[in-house]
Amino acid sequence: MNDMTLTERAVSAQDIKIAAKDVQVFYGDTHAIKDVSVDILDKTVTAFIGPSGCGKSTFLRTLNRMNDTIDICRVEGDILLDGEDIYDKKVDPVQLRAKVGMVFQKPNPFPKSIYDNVAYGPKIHGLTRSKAELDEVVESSLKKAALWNEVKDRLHAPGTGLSGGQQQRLCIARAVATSPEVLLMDEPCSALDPIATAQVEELIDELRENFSVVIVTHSMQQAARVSQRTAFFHLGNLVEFGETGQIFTNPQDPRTESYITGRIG
Ligand SMILES: Nc1ncnc2c1ncn2[C@@H]1O[C@H](COP(=O)(O)OP(=O)(O)OP(=O)(O)O)[C@@H](O)[C@H]1O
Repeated sequence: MNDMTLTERAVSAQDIKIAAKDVQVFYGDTHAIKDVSVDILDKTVTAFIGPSGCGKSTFLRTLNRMNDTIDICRVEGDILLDGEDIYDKKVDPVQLRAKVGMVFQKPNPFPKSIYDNVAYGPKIHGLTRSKAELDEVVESSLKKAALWNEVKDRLHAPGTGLSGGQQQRLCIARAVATSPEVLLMDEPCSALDPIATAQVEELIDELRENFSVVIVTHSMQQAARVSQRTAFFHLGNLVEFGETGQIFTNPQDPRTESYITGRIG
């Protein structure tokens, strides 16, 4: 073993943001996620791919306890954020979701102004002490979401009046406003046209400088463009997980190969 390998190992061990171990998810009697273990690295985009119904969204939702909102859903196993069990009774799911933010498939701005959409999270979590500070958070979040220039002159107009792509970037601004450490994105571009998709993809690449990003996508091209690591799910199992380039060019499992070559899914 050479020194380089040791250094690389030390760095990657240190950079694990979320460690999921032996995770099972059930909806009543349906076993939707079967014994999945993955490490989500910090400042990295991780893509979850796989055929429809394989459990990508279900697994994504375990990472910030969004599944808690589904009565029949039961999660087993360990999910550690910076080494802390997010399912521990002490953990407040609302606080957790400020740290592990989420952007959904369909842009879902609140029926409020552009400003209030972004200010909402910092306000309820008491993250700012004055109006001036809140203004700064709103501006910097809209800048991070690459939306500021388009909306700076109409911050008090309704968020729902923006185009679909702008609304999705507003939802990203809303998610980043609470300074999350992880951003979960569930098919964030599926309702967007190619131009808005390209903008959001560029944004994901920029967000990686500050956050760990996990994205569920049906588009293998998108996974290849935006992610550094890819997990392939099939029938509730994690079949293969590794460097995106390797998964797409040299998959180790025949099921991964069939999926990426279009034979299943
Ligand atoms: N709220 C729910 N209640 C009951 N079963 C559910 C629920 N949500 C998902 N499931 C089931 O869990 C399994 C995994 O679904 P999930 O939506 O996680 O898959 P997916 O890979 O994200 O699919 P898609 O790509 O179509 O969005 C499926 O069998 C689905 O029917």
